[in-house]
Amino acid sequence: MTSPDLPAPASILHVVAAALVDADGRVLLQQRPEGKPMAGLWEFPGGKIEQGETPEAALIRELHEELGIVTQGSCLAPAAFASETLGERHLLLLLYVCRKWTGIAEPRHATALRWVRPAQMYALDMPPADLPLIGLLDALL
Ligand SMILES: Nc1nc2c([nH]c(=O)n2[C@@H]2O[C@H](COP(=O)(O)OP(=O)(O)OP(=O)(O)O)[C@@H](O)[C@H]2O)c(=O)[nH]1
Repeated sequence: MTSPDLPAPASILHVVAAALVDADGRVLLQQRPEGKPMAGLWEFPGGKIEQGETPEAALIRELHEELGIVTQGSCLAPAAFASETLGERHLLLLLYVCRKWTGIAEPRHATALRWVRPAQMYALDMPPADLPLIGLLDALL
């Protein structure tokens, strides 16, 4: 049976991302570089889960590749998710809160980094999938 509320399933893009929280309660955002879809928007560091990876292993890998920081599974607290159409596909984004890592984050892939409070995110251009996450983070942190 079909329903207007249940469209044909799209292929799911599984993405993990982190709200890295500093001692002042600020969260790290990175700016997507030129040449990529949604260039210039501010997003949580992270990326696609690769074949055979757990979400936590994918996030640990992405944080190291993108920012040069090292964390571990026990420092990743599942916090929220986003579910959003993304072109022909459907994005499922798992957001973790992380308060403990080693190293100083540097923008290895991003154009820039910014530490912001959740309430400040409303004024930034972020991907549509991230917008419901702002209020959730604001309530959580
Ligand atoms: N990391 C991250 N990705 C997000 C967020 N919000 C959001 O819609 N996305 C989308 O989730 C996907 C993340 O995968 P990605 O970072 O590996 O993709 P990419 O296009 O940057 O790089 P790539 O395809 O060259 O690996 C992208 O389509 C990105 O636009 C977010 O807050 N953080």
